Amino acid sequence: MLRGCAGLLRSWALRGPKRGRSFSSEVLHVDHSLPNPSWNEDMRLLFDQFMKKSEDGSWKRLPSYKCNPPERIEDVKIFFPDAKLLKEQMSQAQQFPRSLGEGVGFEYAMFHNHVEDRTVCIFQGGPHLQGVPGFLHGGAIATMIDSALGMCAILTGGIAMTANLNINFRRPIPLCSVVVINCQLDRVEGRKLFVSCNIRSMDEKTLYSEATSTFVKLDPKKKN
Ligand SMILES: CCCCCCCCCC(=O)SCCNC(=O)CCNC(=O)[C@H](O)C(C)(C)COP(=O)(O)OP(=O)(O)OC[C@H]1O[C@@H](n2cnc3c(N)ncnc32)[C@H](O)[C@@H]1OP(=O)(O)O
Repeated sequence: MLRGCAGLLRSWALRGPKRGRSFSSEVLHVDHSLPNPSWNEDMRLLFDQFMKKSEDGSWKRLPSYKCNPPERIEDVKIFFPDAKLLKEQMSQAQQFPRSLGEGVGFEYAMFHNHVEDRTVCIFQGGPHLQGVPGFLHGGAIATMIDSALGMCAILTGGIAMTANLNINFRRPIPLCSVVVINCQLDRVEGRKLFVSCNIRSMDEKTLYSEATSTFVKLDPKKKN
């Protein structure tokens, strides 16, 4: 069962949702990991570089949508049989990092290398993510780290949740700048996936943050 879910999830993460479903097509089919007018020159440059790396198939761009497709919700329900996923609330639910308007919040695109178990996220943090004036809020940085590490873990192990996340904030990240989050699956022990990352400037000279994490694969035999 877990294997099947992992396969479904990987297929969704790598290729996007099946078309032709009765879900709102705007919500399902707008891929937010493609360039939009709010992306600055650096973001576009990095995106083009990774698209080039993707040409030989070693890296894959991960599509990204505001909402989960119905089949994804069903995948997760297996692990939470008692959870009250109310229809009305679920119809309004959005992925947190995609819930802010274009350009003001999290602008990002992720690429995954399946052979190396690496995920790279290029991230432009918009003006509504401010903490200390002129710089990104630590919670916004943590959100993006959790999402990128999560993607790296899930693409390897299937449905997993963050159990532990440790972040060292080394330098403040300027608002509206573009940074690169480099994630790496370090090891797998049973249901535990150990994933780490660093955040660097485009020229790689500045180390902004480092993080280590433990993701735990959900066990369908356990009632959550
Ligand atoms: C579009 C797609 C986007 C994808 C990216 C999204 C990324 C976002 C990910 C998240 O933010 S998830 C939300 C935040 N996380 C949570 O809400 C998780 C809440 N915690 C839980 O639900 C459970 O604690 C958890 C599922 C993580 C583990 O519960 P289990 O009952 O399945 O684990 P169990 O207690 O059996 O422990 C299994 C192993 O994990 C270890 N473990 C459990 N909790 C741990 C912990 N907190 N830290 C370190 N290790 C832990 C535990 O020691 C054990 O190791 P061993 O196998 O060696 O004995």
